Amino acid sequence: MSNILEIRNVSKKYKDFELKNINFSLERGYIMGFIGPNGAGKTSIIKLIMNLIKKDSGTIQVFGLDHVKDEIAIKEKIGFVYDENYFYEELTIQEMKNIIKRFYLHWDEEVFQKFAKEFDLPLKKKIKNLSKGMKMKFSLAVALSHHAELLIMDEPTSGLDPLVRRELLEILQSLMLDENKSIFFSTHITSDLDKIADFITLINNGEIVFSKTKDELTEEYCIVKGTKDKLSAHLEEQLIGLKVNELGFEALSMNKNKIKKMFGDSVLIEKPTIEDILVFSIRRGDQFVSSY
Ligand SMILES: Nc1ncnc2c1ncn2[C@@H]1O[C@H](COP(=O)(O)OP(=O)(O)OP(=O)(O)O)[C@@H](O)[C@H]1O
Repeated sequence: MSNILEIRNVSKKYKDFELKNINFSLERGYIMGFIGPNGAGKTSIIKLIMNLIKKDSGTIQVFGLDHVKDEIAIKEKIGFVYDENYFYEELTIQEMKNIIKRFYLHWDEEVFQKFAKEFDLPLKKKIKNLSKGMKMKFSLAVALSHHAELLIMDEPTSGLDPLVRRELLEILQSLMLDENKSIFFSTHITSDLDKIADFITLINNGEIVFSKTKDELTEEYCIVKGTKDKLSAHLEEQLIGLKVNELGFEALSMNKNKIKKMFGDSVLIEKPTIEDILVFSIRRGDQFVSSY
């Protein structure tokens, strides 16, 4: 088992925000979706990995190498898609691509042209005149054109129409046929994760809530629903993000089997979506205390 990305005890403090003791890792050959609400710290972690900002403490290893000391060697093997535009606005796609390709030893022009065609990239158009989706597609074509072993993407599907989004997910999936490749990407679109992610890492307020396989999540977690009279201190101990209204209660539990054993048919147990897990988990902090 080899970790292609390993983040250990990483902290970073801004004036009003802190990434606290971040730990997670990604094995070679897998896709990890990185989720969390706005402002949770996703882009900051991606920037830390890419050495675009400095960490205060901890270690980050990519391909087993230090992300600062071995930055050049690492970046040769990373395809990076970032949500802010880092291209020169006045250049055309063609001109920009010709600049970027010089940075990569393993640039593959044939692959770039294939994606340019697939994505309908207007090669002669200036970057400043491209739509958001078109810029994203250009970024992706670049990231996919130098035989990167690890793709790191900050919200790659945002701004893409459903057709192109599906096309991108299919491309990512087909890349994974090569067992040497891995993908780490942040997203707000949890349905993308249902389709392609092997691992899901949730961050909230600068802290990792969990980093697990998608199968672990869907096997361990469940949605529990019931009438208010079924709520007890005993049950509430097992619940996350409890919501109570006139009709009854609804919450997430991390312990499906225990809930089944303890409460049997007296409550309704349902399979959660990734979105349910995200929404209920981040509601944990302001858990509603019922008045049963
Ligand atoms: N350079 C900076 N100086 C001070 N604070 C910053 C800086 N960059 C980011 N932050 C703060 O760090 C927090 C996390 O921001 P970040 O962009 O990492 O979140 P995110 O999870 O990517 O959010 P979103 O989903 O909205 O893109 C925010 O409160 C943001 O204001």
